[in-house]
Amino acid sequence: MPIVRNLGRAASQLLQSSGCGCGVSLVPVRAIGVSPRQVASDASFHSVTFSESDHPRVLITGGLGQLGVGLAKLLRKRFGKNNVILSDIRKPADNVFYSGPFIFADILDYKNLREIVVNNRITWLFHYSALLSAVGEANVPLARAVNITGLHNILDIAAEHNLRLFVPSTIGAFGPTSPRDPTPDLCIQRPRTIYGVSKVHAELMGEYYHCRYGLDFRCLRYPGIISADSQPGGGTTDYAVQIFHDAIKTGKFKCYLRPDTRLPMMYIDDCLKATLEVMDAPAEALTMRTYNISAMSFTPEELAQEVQKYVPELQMTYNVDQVRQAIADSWPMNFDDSNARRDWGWKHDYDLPELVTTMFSYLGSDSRIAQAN
Ligand SMILES: NC(=O)C1=CN([C@@H]2O[C@H](COP(=O)(O)OP(=O)(O)OC[C@H]3O[C@@H](n4cnc5c(N)ncnc54)[C@H](O)[C@@H]3O)[C@@H](O)[C@H]2O)C=CC1
Ligand SMILES: CC(=O)[C@H](N)C(=O)O
Repeated sequence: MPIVRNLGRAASQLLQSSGCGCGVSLVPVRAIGVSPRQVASDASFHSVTFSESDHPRVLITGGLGQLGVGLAKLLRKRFGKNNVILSDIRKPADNVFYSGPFIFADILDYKNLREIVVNNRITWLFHYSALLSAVGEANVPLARAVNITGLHNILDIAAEHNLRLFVPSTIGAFGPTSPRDPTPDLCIQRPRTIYGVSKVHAELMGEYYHCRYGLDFRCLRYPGIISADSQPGGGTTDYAVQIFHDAIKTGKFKCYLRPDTRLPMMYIDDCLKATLEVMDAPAEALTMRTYNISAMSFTPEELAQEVQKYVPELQMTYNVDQVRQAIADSWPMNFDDSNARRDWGWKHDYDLPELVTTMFSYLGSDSRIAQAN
């Protein structure tokens, strides 16, 4: 009994010893080839080289997907080309390769990741590698490895090297038992996809490492992201990108979701702006470490009506894919992002009409595009 009581006292001291209700004391370090061990958080090998007056040295993982190249462009404008390293396991296109530093980085290779962080004196890490909702369901073992094991590698390296770490979460981190209209930051999260499960895991692990080891973990739950110059990587919201390309090329679009399926969406510039803003925010402003962000919410039918202002002859048909429909039916319809707006001043720039105008102006004028507006 005394042992149990002492353990209980030690645990409660630990849980009460910092502002977030947890004790910041130890950093997990994996010695290469040895099982994980723990050392004091002020151990001398910590590479805390980033002072507030310096630019951060940035690594982006999974950078060749829909969002990474745009993020690199934004960060390079701000911090300088050579301070932002893009990485992935795929071969970059010429324009990406010649636009700034690119390296191979497999997030499942812990030793290689650690070398990259050390050799390049990385201070900020944006962890974009993931398998998205639809491709995740098609290959659960790979999604589990990339989204969960990969995240563990990133968390340990970030904690060990005192990095500021951004990990995106998603509307997919909610499920059928979550309130869907609107969905607040804190509510039931029981997603039914491996993607969603892995993202809830990422949110909780990041917050745990923040409380337990002092890791500067920051996380935004992105809505479906819409971009003109990059293709989505196999999600449920991809239709809202493809419709623009098909409308311009063929004047026809076959949608795999029902016309009334409402989902939160966002233009890529807003998404990247929010990402940089939350990374820039002073730690004292953040009352949470995982925030919803929102801009608009629409159905395929509503998007088609807006697109038809530019391509009036667009023929929209529906061929429902049961897997993606079931996923969409379990996701939020509207996102409550009032905490992000209050804590760090989040404000979106693009609503639905603005988004559609911008997409068409990027994708170029075509003989099909009427001057209807
Ligand atoms: N695009 C969207 O609508 C949304 C994206 N997000 C999140 O934002 C992040 C970026 O998303 P996207 O760019 O759209 O994803 P994406 O699927 O387009 O790109 C993911 C990248 O990860 C890379 N990758 C896969 N396995 C890897 C490995 N073992 N090591 C290193 N890289 C690996 C892929 O090669 C790919 O380039 C993801 O974490 C995603 O969950 C969240 C919500 C919405
Ligand atoms: C919303 C997301 O996370 C992604 N676009 C997907 O549909 O899987």
